[in-house]
Amino acid sequence: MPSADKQPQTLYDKVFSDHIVNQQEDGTVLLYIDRHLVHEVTSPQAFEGLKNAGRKVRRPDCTLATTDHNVPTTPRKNFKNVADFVKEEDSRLQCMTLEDNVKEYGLTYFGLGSANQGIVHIIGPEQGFTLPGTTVVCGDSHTSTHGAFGALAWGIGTSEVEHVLATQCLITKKSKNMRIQVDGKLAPGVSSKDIILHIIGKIGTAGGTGAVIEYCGSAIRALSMEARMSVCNMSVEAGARAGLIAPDQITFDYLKGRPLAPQVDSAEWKKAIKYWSSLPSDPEAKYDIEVFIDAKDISPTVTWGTSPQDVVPITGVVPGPDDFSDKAKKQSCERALEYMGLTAGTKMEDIEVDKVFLGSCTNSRIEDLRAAAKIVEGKKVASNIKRAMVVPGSGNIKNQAEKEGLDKIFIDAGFEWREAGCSMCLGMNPDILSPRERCASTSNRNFEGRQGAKGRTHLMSPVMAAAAAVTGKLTDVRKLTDDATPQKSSPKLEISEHVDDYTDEEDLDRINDLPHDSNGGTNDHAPPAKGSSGLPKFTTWKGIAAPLDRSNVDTDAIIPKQFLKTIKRTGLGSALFHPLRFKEDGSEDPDFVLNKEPYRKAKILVVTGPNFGCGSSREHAPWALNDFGIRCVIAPSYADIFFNNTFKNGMLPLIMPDETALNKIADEARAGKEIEVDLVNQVIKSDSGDELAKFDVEEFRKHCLIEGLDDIGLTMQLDEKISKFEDRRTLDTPWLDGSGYLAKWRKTGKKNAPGQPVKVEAAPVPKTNRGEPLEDPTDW
Ligand SMILES: CC(C)[C@H](C(=O)O)[C@@H](O)C(=O)O
Ligand code: SF4
Repeated sequence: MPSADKQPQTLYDKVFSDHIVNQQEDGTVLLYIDRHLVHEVTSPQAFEGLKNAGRKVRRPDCTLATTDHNVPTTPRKNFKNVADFVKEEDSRLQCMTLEDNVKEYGLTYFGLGSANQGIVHIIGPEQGFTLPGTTVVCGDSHTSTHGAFGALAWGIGTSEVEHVLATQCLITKKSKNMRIQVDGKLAPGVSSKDIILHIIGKIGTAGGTGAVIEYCGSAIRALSMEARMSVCNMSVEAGARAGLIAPDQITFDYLKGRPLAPQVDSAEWKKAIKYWSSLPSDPEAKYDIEVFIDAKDISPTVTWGTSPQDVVPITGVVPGPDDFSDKAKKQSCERALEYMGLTAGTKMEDIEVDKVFLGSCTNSRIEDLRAAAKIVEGKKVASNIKRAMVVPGSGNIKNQAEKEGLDKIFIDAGFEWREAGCSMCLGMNPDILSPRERCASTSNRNFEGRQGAKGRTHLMSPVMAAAAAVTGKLTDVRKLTDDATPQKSSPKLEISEHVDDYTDEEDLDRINDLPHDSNGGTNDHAPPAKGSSGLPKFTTWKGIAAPLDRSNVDTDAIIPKQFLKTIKRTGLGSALFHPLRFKEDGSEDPDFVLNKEPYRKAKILVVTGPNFGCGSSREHAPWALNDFGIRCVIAPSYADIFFNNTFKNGMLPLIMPDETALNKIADEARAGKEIEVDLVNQVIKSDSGDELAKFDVEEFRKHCLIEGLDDIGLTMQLDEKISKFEDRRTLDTPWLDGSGYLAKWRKTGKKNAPGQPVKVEAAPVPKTNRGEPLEDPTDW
């Protein structure tokens, strides 16, 4: 899809503009989504919404589901079904709900019985579902991982999951272009995880807010695909909407032979390579923000605090409040030191750990396991380590590692060798830290309570975690080996041909009977909605405002993992800010604002620190606020996904960058007075009617809030345009249609057909989905 725009373009500009279905004057865009990944935690409420509205999944062939967050990582030799295997009731319900939904809507699904199951961000690339130049979304913040392929990939909330299921599109706006160039050669012992931790340490967790980051430079180009995925994965920890890397020969070689990528050397493959090769940024392209990093400045890097930006080289010491000039940062440092049980000035290498976790969507790929095994080989886990676990990212990775004997190396050393899943990265299953346990972890988040209530996480690379396991403390891996550079992936991972047998003949017949069109895998398009409905209108909102003097409040703090197991949107108010509101014994913390009068009845939250709602894409965060009674948050800035999710629930996240105005509002809140937010006139007033501040809000979002519009209904009114876009897509990038296993079944009429890409011939004359010739194929 060559762009008509002659201006030099970035990779992001190209992928974005190639997916525009419709554009409004204010820049609001309807963007087509090529790939939708689904997991059990963020989808139940989306499917429920779909069902309630009588809508269908528009593109089952572009949707891939798996179960990963809740699943046990214990042996699956005797696995028969989820109902018997998943012991925790609420986890079981979530997994079974996903299975019911994939059956109901005929989606491709990798369940616990399949070697193809794994962490959603591992399996997309592994299967060749993630391809260069595509738009990829998932109800999960680490969707940024897929950007390693030159795909525009970002995390969305549950309302947007429903929107994509129903329309295969999203309403969005263009972000800023940010370039991070890393030049030079990485020193031995330094890996891609160190690159990204170093970057986040430099730009901060809000450094990429409002931007899409393109990583480039010779150090990035030299990375394998696995290593590039680790970098892009943590773009969200840098606050960015997405992170991407231009596709090149390394990308193409990785994709060769993947089941859902075009077949190598076919006409489609050649066409795809031509398109993919056109994607790298034009040499003259302009970026809004540029950052340069010299690879030689990067050491093995570890976190000391409770934010991914709290990093130091392993050779450094724990910082103290005096190392920061800013008052808020001094306070955060004090709090982090207390939480982490650390004293300023302690050498990082003197910190003993209790547990080691080698896994997560950042670092559980075959290359990570190979590199860690090299460090561990012939050694034993130190006697002070209570538990060291390896959790491969997918069944295929586990099988491959076993073929190479890596499991034996880990087991002989004293590691547990587990089945695939998210596991101790967030502990939605039984793999958690006990209070005050310290963990060397290859995951991506070190928030308070992330791996278990009061647990302490230090983030690091796989080789560094392996080194910590064998010495019992944080250790500079370079002391254990001269060569801790990750190997380039070889041999290539073998992918299982197993397709989950979740449908019985009747289901298959029902799915096969669904009308589908020339796009080779599309459900009957639901008729455009007559009107849109659903959300309570937001015009003015008045009430008690609770002040919260904190920065970087993450969504794990707003609503922690144990409450994500619900399949409903309601009932979360009592768990809002759980870790802050309740003490370890379950009693209320009298010092927390929402436990004080009059704030128990707060309807507005006034946050004085920046970057509210960072971290996960869980829409449970706005649901919990809403359920508590808070429909408006006022803060200097927000993390992107939280900001978006809040609007989707008829709530107003109001940006107040002016410190003086914000303090004026916070003072009213501290005095326990009511304030009024008037969205129509864009003004905040005191209880006595005085104007406290004016505020800005995007026109389209304001319109939707005031009218209480459900934007799925709005998008469905553009059905004709979406269909035209799809027809065009079939012509230009035919490899994106019908590449699901399900479509293969439709073609062959067989169950359990091996997962081969399905070739859908492009129609010679462009036609609409209804078979009418396109009058002007360029008019869309
Ligand atoms: C459960 C999901 C919404 C969440 C995310 O979006 O990141 C999870 O994967 C996490 O890492 O916290
Ligand atoms: S960050 Fe952790 S919990 Fe989230 S998707 Fe990745 S592995 Fe799973």
